[in-house]
Amino acid sequence: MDRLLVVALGGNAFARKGEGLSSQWRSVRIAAEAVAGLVEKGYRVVVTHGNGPQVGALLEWMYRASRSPGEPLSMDVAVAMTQGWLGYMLQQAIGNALEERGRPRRVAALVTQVLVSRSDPAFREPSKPIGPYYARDEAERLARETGWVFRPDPRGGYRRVVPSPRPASVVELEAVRTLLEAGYVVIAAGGGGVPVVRSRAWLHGVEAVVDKDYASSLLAQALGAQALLILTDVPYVYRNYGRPGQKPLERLTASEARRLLEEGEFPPGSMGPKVEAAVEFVEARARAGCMDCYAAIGRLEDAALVAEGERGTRILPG
Ligand SMILES: NC(=O)OP(=O)(O)O
Repeated sequence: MDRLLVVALGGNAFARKGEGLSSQWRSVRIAAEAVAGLVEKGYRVVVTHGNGPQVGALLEWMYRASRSPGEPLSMDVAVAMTQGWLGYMLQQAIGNALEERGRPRRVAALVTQVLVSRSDPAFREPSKPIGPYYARDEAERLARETGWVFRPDPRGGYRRVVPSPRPASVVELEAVRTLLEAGYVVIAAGGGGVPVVRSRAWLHGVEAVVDKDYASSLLAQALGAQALLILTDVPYVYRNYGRPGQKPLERLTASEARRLLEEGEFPPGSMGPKVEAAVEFVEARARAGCMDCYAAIGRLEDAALVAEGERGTRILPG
C-alpha cells in the first residue's frame, strides 16, 4: 500500500521502570503527536504496540486478588485486556492530536488475533520477559508460590518469562485493510496480537505473549507497507551496547544487520527481535520488488525524526 507506515511502539517506552499511569499518558501523547504529524505529511499509519510490562502486571494483580488457587486470568484474555487498555489511550490521544490539526477523528483500535502453531517449540521454552522487575529473593518466592518462570534481565533485576511463539498470520487483516482504505489510523496487533490456534473452524486462545516486533513485521509485510518504524526507549541500535566501544549504527543493509544478528551482537528478548523483525520486513518487501521500503529503529520521543531518516537506525535492502 502506497505511503503506508506501520509504527510499532514498545511496551517499555510506555512504562519506564518505577513509573505509573501518568508517565504512560505522557508517552502516549508523544506517540500521538508523532502519528498525527505523519498523517499530516500524507502517510497512512497503522500503529502497533507492546504490552510486556502491562500484561505481566495484570496477571500479577489478578493473581494477588484471587482467593482460589491457580491462575485466575488466562494469558490470551490478559493480552486482549492490554489491547483495550493501551488501544483506548492511543485512540483518544491520536484522535485529540488529529482534531487539534483540524483533521477528522478517524482512528480505531481493533482487537486483533494472530494465529500461532501449537507445535511451536517456544511453548516449551519461555523466553519473553513480561511484567515488573523483581529483586532475586522476591522472584524466587513468587516462582515457588506460582510456578512462574523468572530470568535475570539485561536491564537489571529479574522478570517473569513466558512462551512467545512466532505469529503466522493476522486474523483481522482484512478489517485493518478496510479501515485504512476508509481513511482511518488503525491501532492493531497490540501486544503482538492475541495468540490463537486453529482447530478446524474454531480459534482458541493459548497461554503465550507474542513478540510485538514480529507481529508488526508480519502485519507490515501482509499490508505491503512502505516502512516499519520500531520505536523504543533507546535512540539507536548499537554495536557493543553497554560495553567499551559502544557505537550507534545509523545505516545498515539487511545483510549487514543479519550478519550482526548471527554474531550475537543484539541480545535476545530486547534488541535482537527488533532487528530480526526489521530485517525480515525489508527482505520480504525487497522480494516483492519494493527497493525503497525500509525499517527504522529509534526512540519514541524522536518518532518524526526517525520517520524522516534524521535519527535512529535505518535498515535498507541489500
Ligand atoms: N508483546 C510485546 O512484545 O511487548 P513488549 O514490546 O512490551 O515487550
